[in-house]
Amino acid sequence: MFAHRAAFRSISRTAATSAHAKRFASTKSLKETLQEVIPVKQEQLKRLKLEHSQTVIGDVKVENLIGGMRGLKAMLWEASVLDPLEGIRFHGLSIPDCQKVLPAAPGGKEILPESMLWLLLTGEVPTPEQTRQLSKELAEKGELPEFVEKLIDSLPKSLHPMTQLGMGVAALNHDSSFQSAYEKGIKKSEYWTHTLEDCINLIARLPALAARIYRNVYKPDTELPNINKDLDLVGNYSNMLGYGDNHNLTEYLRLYIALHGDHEGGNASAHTAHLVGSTLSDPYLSYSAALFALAGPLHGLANQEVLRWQQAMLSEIGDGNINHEKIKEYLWKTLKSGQVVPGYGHGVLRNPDPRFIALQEFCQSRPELTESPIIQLVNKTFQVAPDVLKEHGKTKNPYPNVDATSGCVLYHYGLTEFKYYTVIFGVSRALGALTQLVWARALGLPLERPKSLSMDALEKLIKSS
Ligand SMILES: CC(=O)SCCNC(=O)CCNC(=O)[C@H](O)C(C)(C)COP(=O)(O)OP(=O)(O)OC[C@H]1O[C@@H](n2cnc3c(N)ncnc32)[C@H](O)[C@@H]1OP(=O)(O)O
Ligand SMILES: O=C([O-])CC(=O)C(=O)O
Repeated sequence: MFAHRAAFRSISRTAATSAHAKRFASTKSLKETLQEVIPVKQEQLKRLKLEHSQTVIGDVKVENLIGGMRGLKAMLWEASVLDPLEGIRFHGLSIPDCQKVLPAAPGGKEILPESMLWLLLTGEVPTPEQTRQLSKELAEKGELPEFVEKLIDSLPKSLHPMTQLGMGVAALNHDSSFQSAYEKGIKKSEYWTHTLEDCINLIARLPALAARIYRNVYKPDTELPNINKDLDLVGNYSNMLGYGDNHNLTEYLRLYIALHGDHEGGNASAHTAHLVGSTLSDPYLSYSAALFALAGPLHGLANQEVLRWQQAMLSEIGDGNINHEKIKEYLWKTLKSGQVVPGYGHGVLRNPDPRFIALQEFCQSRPELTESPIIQLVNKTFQVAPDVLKEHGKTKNPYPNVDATSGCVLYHYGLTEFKYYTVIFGVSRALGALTQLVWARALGLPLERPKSLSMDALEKLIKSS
């Protein structure tokens, strides 16, 4: 089942010893580390502009213009690059590399999202002490303003949790440091420090916001615990959700949130944050917009859709009758009705998603998960879906993406409210999307404004070329 795993591991071993490997950072704070790294990157950008502004790096074809800009190399994105076969690398480090070098929680094994945030922002692997300091800072800044609590409490329970999250994040811009500094007329060179402050405050507040939404919608009249200043970001999130006593689920959430943090710049949520941020909209508004892109079923909402699809399959086939043949029939039924198979296919990847593999490995390492019917259903579907999708012949990538499995572990551990799952993704994607906002301000990246053409204008251009 994990035929691809060995290949990923061997690629990543090479990378870990290559020029990409990151040194352990010193005792500096996150901001001090950035103060060191930023001038180096600024020089790199200056050099690129000076020496290569006119260097051609690809053609623009009509298919790119019509096909959602697929394949166009048209954005700068510092923290990660996605290879179609090998998957994501964060500053050159693959997922298995990150699992080896990024600090975990005391008593845990999984990557702490704080350490991933540090890597994304600085390109350096933090020490456990630096990670702990960042956890502490986030916990100290994690409380929500009262008016945001009231806003969330006033929303109807029937309003989708992602809508609530986007609204809450937008409202947090009340306290935007960037916005108030901009109004005062700060210099461009100072933009990034205020952006960083907003980004850290937003990441710190996301668990309390997301947990409040969960409690209001699914566990009304239960008490939301206070933030524990000695706990990491996800330790607190899990506690506030009401699952703090489930160590396995908390560890899974750490891995989930670390791995979903960034997927280069072109994905719809990251790109939205970048586009909106390029207008100098503050990080809260930029990330709120990103969340509404994440809330689409072709993107982040697919992890909710996978559960919905699996439940529908189980209720049609019957729990006791699940086998490969029945799953195949259900896959064909889905495809013939013109729907997509959620959790399969990808805009860039052409192999099973290494995030899917990493989450599956988490399952393989725990007996309760290997025996879980819902996890077994993911595995059985993985055994037949690629061949069905190949035979169907439309999708360029017949393999699973991360959404094919991410929600099932949550489901197994009792977090069964799958309309909530994309909110967890939304807590995570902030790591990468907000990192790039800091870099965009530090590098002075401009307003994003590509050229569009009407079909008539396109035909005219084709004739004239
Ligand atoms: C975290 C993430 O965002 S990962 C993605 C999560 N989304 C999903 O899992 C939803 C299911 N998958 C999909 O819809 C697609 O694979 C996407 C949106 C992820 C990628 O879309 P594209 O880059 O356009 O995929 P691709 O070029 O392979 O599409 C070609 C055709 O195959 C179809 N196709 C792609 N994936 C699937 C699928 N899983 N099931 C059925 N058909 C599919 C497309 O709808 C398209 O059909 P069309 O020609 O009739 O328009
Ligand atoms: O890269 C993409 O287009 C979608 C995806 O997997 C992500 O954003 O995590």
